[in-house]
Amino acid sequence: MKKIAILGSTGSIGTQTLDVVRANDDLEIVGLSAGNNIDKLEEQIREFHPRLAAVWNEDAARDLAVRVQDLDVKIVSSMDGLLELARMEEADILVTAIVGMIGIRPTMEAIRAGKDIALANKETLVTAGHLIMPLARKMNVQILPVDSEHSAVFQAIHGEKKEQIHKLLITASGGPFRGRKTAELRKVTLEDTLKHPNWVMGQKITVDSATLVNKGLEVMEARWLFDVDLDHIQVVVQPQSIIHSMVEFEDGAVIAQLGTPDMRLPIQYALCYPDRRYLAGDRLDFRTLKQITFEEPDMETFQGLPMAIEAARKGGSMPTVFNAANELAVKKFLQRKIGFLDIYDIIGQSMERHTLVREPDLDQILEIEKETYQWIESRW
Ligand SMILES: NC(=O)C1=CN([C@@H]2O[C@H](COP(=O)(O)OP(=O)(O)OC[C@H]3O[C@@H](n4cnc5c(N)ncnc54)[C@H](OP(=O)(O)O)[C@@H]3O)[C@@H](O)[C@H]2O)C=CC1
Ligand SMILES: CC(=O)[C@@H](O)[C@H](O)COP(=O)(O)O
Ligand SMILES: [Mn+2]
Repeated sequence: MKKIAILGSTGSIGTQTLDVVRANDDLEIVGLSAGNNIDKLEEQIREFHPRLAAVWNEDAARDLAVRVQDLDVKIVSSMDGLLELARMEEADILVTAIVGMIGIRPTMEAIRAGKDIALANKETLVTAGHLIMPLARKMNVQILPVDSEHSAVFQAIHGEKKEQIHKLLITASGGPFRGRKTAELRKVTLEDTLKHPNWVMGQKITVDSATLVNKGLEVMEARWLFDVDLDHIQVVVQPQSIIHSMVEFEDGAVIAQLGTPDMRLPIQYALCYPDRRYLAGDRLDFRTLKQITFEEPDMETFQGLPMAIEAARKGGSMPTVFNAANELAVKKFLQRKIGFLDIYDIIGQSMERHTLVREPDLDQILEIEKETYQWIESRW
């Protein structure tokens, strides 16, 4: 039995992780967690019988504790609760399906407790990769990628020698506005932005896909996961999201991972690694598959990607500023307080005013996040 705790079990990745658990008899849930959605969490507790459930919102946690008092489950809340879930003795692996850099502390807590990590929460690695990767090596725990592109790379390099990797080719759908120019983006609505061409995902990552911030975060995520420098990571637009990413090796051979856009595959691969299990659902049919096309990303229009690369090249605390500014900007966009292009302005101006800290520790990262938020709030 592999025992699993999920950080963010009520979201898109969290619920698909539970689908994978339902389909595999040797996977067992021992811990679940949510931000606010205790209706869904209660359903999950009644079905999976975890020993521990964490809820961020303290009032919601109290409410949930009353609702499930007939069951043998401990309810905890706030950051202390997430940390308790992260280090829970019964778990072998933590699925980080929470959204945002709030995942940093629980992820580090789990690693310190010797848990493997199935990592979906890219914001954590982007902002604290320099702390997390050495800690994982020290604790001898595995960081198993769940993000589809990184899972594809992970599958493509399986059995290969690291020093023979020449280039990572990270694919991008281009988002719902692929082909449009800046003037046309001025008027796009929230509804337009939330229509991803290929994937059904949480709202924050769906907006990030439209701005190409998601691809920028993924370049930084890839750099930490695979220890490949930025000059050897290339983004390729592959509008059908059939090729999930590719790796070019020293001899010029390119190995790609293809599949339908279904996150259950990378989730299951991470949870059962190195096994491949049967997965029910649609398969690619190459007799009817019309086309797989490629394009260059439009870096002039979709500034999320070049700004992320700039943040990555500056390094130190700049990826934290990039990410924190984006998290708050997306929140404001989802609340209809700002327009689509304001997201770029908020990130760009936040980065411009920031004085770089070279090797920020955890407290400095969290302080820079807070300070970036305060500065943005005072202007937008
Ligand atoms: N969805 C996808 O297909 C993919 C997602 N990812 C990454 O995975 C992560 C999750 O994305 P996704 O599943 O789409 O996001 P969702 O918004 O669908 O889900 C987020 C989850 O995090 C929980 N959560 C949010 N804030 C807190 C908090 N303060 N404390 C505890 N739990 C909290 C939510 O709980 P509640 O619902 O109760 O608020 C929910 O369970 C992101 O980092 C994303 O970039 C990567 C690749 C693909
Ligand atoms: C499913 C997944 O991994 C997402 O990160 C997806 O890649 C988003 O698509 P694009 O950012 O390529 O539009
Ligand atoms: Mn992805």
